[in-house]
Amino acid sequence: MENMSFILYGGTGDLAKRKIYPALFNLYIDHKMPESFSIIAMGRKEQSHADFQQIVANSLQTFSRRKVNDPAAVNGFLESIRYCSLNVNHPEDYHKLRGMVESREKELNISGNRIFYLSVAPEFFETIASNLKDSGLTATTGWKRLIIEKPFGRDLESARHLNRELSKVFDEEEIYRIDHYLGKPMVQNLEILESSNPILKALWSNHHIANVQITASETVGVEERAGYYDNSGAIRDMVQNHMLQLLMMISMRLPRKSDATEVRMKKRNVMESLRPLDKETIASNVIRGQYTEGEIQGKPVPGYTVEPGVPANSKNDTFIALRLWIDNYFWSDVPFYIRTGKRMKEKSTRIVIEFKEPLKGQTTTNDPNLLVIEINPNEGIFIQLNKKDPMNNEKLEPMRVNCFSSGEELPEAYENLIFDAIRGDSTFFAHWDEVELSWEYVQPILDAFEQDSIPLSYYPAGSNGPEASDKLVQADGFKWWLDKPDHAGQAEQKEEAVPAQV
Ligand SMILES: NC(=O)C1=CN([C@@H]2O[C@H](COP(=O)(O)OP(=O)(O)OC[C@H]3O[C@@H](n4cnc5c(N)ncnc54)[C@H](OP(=O)(O)O)[C@@H]3O)[C@@H](O)[C@H]2O)C=CC1
Ligand SMILES: O=C1O[C@H](COP(=O)(O)O)[C@@H](O)[C@H](O)[C@H]1O
Repeated sequence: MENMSFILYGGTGDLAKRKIYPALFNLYIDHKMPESFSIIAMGRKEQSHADFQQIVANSLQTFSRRKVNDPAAVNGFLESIRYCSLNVNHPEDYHKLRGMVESREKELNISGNRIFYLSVAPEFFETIASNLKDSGLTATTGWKRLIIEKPFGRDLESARHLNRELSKVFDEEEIYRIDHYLGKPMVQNLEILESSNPILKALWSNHHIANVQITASETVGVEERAGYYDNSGAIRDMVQNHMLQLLMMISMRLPRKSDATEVRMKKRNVMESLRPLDKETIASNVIRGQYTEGEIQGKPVPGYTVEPGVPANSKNDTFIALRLWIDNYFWSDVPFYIRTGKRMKEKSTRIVIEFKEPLKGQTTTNDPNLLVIEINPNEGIFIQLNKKDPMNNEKLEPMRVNCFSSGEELPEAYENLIFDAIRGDSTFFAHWDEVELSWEYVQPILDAFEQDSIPLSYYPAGSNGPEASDKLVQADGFKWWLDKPDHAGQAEQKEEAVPAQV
């Protein structure tokens, strides 16, 4: 792996402390960092390198996946970090930064390879990119890469504008747009699951699949993020990016080669085949929900509009259910359902693939075969089959074959993604084509919400979302799988240890 400088805007922020430093540290102790590397972190206030290294040490203690019990490893990692006070709006600060970057590169024999990581509010993205160019920081002798956090725009137009601005400084192949769902180990496994298992590969099309359900439910509410969330809603926060990425990953045709070019082309094909929504079809395919007061794990919680910072008359969506159609040869007539929401019954990200009855019109089983891919917080798969009920041979009963991993030793999404960016592998980052097509798809929904032209359905906190979401699926003769509290008898459900924001 080539040596490099890792230059972090927003180095004093929440994401850096909770995710980025722990990820870099875990890569370091797993020997997945380059031989020689320099980390330069930025924030506005003046502070010494030593004081800042102590802040990073604390963040590792709290958030590292691996135990932080080897002082030599911790010190070795901290020694690579320098702090630079910088205001992103002050061009002269970039010259100071450049001096520090170059002096560390000289000291550590780094040949000008630079990753610029923008972990700051999105309104700074353009300013930083243009200042990077003007200060000469991007005119380096090595390679340069830009890692950029979500959100990438707030609608189609702003996303296009942002992309145009970034393209003045970085080529598309230098831009690594983070979607942390693409870093989750089970999501990175989806392609292999199909390609390396003939029993699944043979069934992977509309001949055998009745419907596909993608759920990302959370028990947390809006937390302290009302300012952001009330202007975004679940549609921008989850659907435009994470949910559509999961849809692409599960439905793309197998690439000939598993590399960034091929995978991204297959994903783009999915988005190009998505049946667009318009004013007429939105009402029958999109459910917009908002939580009211209820109970989460036995504790009463307030409704959305009385959460701190949320306007009492907010009509913001904290839940979305969506029926989508992929109009291509393989998936025509298979409904894909997406569902995501806050303050739901369980924390769970999963994909359920429901198979068709073996003989059309002849019901031979009580329950259909299911392939369930658990992404978070449990990671694994189970297959639901049917067998005879030993107490009553006339009857069939479902049986589940499980395979779950312990999770503890699996790398975090941010570890996978940062490792890939350092290696220059952009397979699991969102290409501009995907981002643009995703915005194109959701734009009519954003417009409908703006015009308040579709109803807002309420659901009590701690439920599985509004009734309208059940009806959406029932209208096609299906139901949401695994909504009952007893479904997970097979796999112990872990509670959310830390309120997850990422
Ligand atoms: N936190 C999370 O879980 C997630 C965050 N993100 C995205 O990551 C990015 C960062 O989020 P998060 O860490 O939560 O934000 P925080 O508000 O915690 O941190 C913001 C960072 O930006 C810096 N900053 C603010 N203004 C300036 C300025 N004028 N000049 C230089 N630095 C400045 C702050 O430094 P200082 O105040 O020290 O100057 C701080 O380091 C955002 O784009 C967010 O959307 C995405 C997914 C999840
Ligand atoms: O990006 C986001 O994702 C989290 C959910 O992530 P997960 O990894 O815990 O499933 C969500 O809470 C947050 O609102 C959103 O910004």
